[in-house]
Amino acid sequence: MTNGSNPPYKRILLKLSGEALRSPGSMDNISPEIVARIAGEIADAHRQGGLEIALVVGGGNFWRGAKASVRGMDRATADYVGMLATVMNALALQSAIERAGVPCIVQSAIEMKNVAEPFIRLKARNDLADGKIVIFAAGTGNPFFSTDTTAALRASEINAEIVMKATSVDGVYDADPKKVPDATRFDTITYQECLRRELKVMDSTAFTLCMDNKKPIIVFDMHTPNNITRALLGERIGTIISQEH
Ligand SMILES: Nc1ncnc2c1ncn2[C@@H]1O[C@H](COP(=O)(O)OP(=O)(O)OP(=O)(O)O)[C@@H](O)[C@H]1O
Ligand SMILES: O=c1ccn([C@@H]2O[C@H](COP(=O)(O)O)[C@@H](O)[C@H]2O)c(=O)[nH]1
Repeated sequence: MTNGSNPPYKRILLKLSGEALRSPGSMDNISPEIVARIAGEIADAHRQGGLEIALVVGGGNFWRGAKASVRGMDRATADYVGMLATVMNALALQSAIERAGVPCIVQSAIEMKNVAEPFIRLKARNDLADGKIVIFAAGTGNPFFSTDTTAALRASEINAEIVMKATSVDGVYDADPKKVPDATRFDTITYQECLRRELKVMDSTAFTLCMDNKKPIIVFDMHTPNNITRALLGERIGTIISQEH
């Protein structure tokens, strides 16, 4: 049940799938309509819940470094391309969130001063406290990482209470539900179990960082309208990953 007046988490790191910004069957990497819908949902939760919301967005709608390196490209270079892709997504989201009525800034881990502020942890914390939404772009700034790991890292740095992963599946399964149609979904699962079973819904570095820093994770489907607002306001959807079952 949504508890708009007293949401359980006040400072949240929301990781948005880059892949989910693309509309199915379209040539566009970013769908302005989908971005506007997501921004509206985030703005609603921000207003209703009085929340501090930081965002990390993936880049899978444009590029994944590991896939390009399998095809012969230098891995570090491919990863920098991927990090730049996340900046494009961040700018699209920033503009849409501002249009939805909430002030929003982008901080980039790779300096890009004409379009984004540099990543400065304390400024991000102050901006969140001042009611702005902060988008962390360009991943960690380092190759060989992912935006899920970025989400875990930034959540720890800003002392967010939880990491919410908004993606294209409705939770964590015992196998990839896109490949194994009769996979079984978990309501709750521990970090250790995810690592032991090598579940690929997030990479192991991200799981480990969340585990070590005691950040619970919620994995939920962002295609269902209003799910982002519902999750941010504390409604019980998706799968919760934590220390305890
Ligand atoms: N055990 C599992 N349970 C749920 N999803 C899984 C599992 N194993 C693999 N997946 C896959 O993980 C994907 C989500 O993670 P992934 O990081 O690849 O995408 P994303 O975060 O949505 O996109 P982006 O990289 O653009 O941000 C799902 O689309 C799903 O197919
Ligand atoms: O810290 C980081 C974060 C990301 N990358 C590269 O960007 C792409 C896109 O991110 P996803 O998490 O896959 O959506 C990723 O595949 C990496 O190539 C990075 O190098 N470092």
